[in-house]
Amino acid sequence: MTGEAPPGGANARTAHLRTRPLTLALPKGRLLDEALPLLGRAGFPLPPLNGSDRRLLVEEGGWRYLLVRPSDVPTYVEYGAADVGLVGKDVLLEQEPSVAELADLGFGACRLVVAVPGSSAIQEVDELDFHSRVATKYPRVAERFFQEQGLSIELVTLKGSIELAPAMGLAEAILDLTQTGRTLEENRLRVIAEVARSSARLIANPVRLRLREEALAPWLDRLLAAANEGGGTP
Ligand SMILES: Nc1ncnc2c1ncn2[C@@H]1O[C@H](COP(=O)(O)OP(=O)(O)OP(=O)(O)O)[C@@H](O)[C@H]1O
Ligand SMILES: O=P(O)(O)OC[C@H]1O[C@H](OP(=O)(O)OP(=O)(O)O)[C@H](O)[C@@H]1O
Repeated sequence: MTGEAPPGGANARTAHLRTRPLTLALPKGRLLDEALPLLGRAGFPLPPLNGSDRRLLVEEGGWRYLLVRPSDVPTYVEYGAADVGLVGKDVLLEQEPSVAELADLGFGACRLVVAVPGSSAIQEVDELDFHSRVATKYPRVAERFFQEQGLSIELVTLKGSIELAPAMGLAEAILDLTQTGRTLEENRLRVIAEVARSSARLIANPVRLRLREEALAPWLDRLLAAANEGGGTP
């Protein structure tokens, strides 16, 4: 080892990153339905894509689109496998990834709430019993929230259908997303606290943002302008 920089130095090592197609990680599922029209309005070159498409990587007009699970979007962006990504704020609150959150895109609005059975006498979270179990897909958000309330609660982590847990005696309360309130209502649950509000966010890998600023900036500007026209708040 001489301690010398490799031939070409850092510029040569990052050259391929500057020339490869820009890469956007998109969440499969419900956010995609609103993300695609927004990208279209912003002038992104989009191949025909729909929910039944099985391709996970599509390339068009200098952009690569990765179609990944919503909860995996931050991972792709954090590791630089994607330069930018679209993801719900709920996922960012849960994972706290090392990414730059650039803007609120204004769609996918929903709330993270604590709910109990409608028949329960509980009106406030601090009335939850010391031994209560709370079912959630967001254990880190829940842990922080109940800690802030000074409550020591047992968390039961589930992957979905959270609203079923109280009826089956698995938990006394839930912490989950609600949008229209229909799932809560149809499972006879009542909100006792709002934990956070969520909507779709534009995130970026901070290093990629710097390295590829010239190429990325005009696209991101157009995306934010289109989100604003659609009611988003960057
Ligand atoms: N009922 C809803 N109304 C509006 N937005 C929602 C609703 N449910 C979820 N979202 C938002 O959409 C995002 C994706 O939700 P979706 O149900 O498509 O995937 P998921 O099953 O949560 O993803 P994963 O497979 O990664 O667990 C959520 O992270 C949230 O930001
Ligand atoms: O207030 P609403 O409009 O009824 O929406 C809320 C529901 O939407 C999400 O579930 P999803 O449909 O993603 O299914 P999941 O239970 O498998 O996560 C969320 O977890 C709630 O269950």
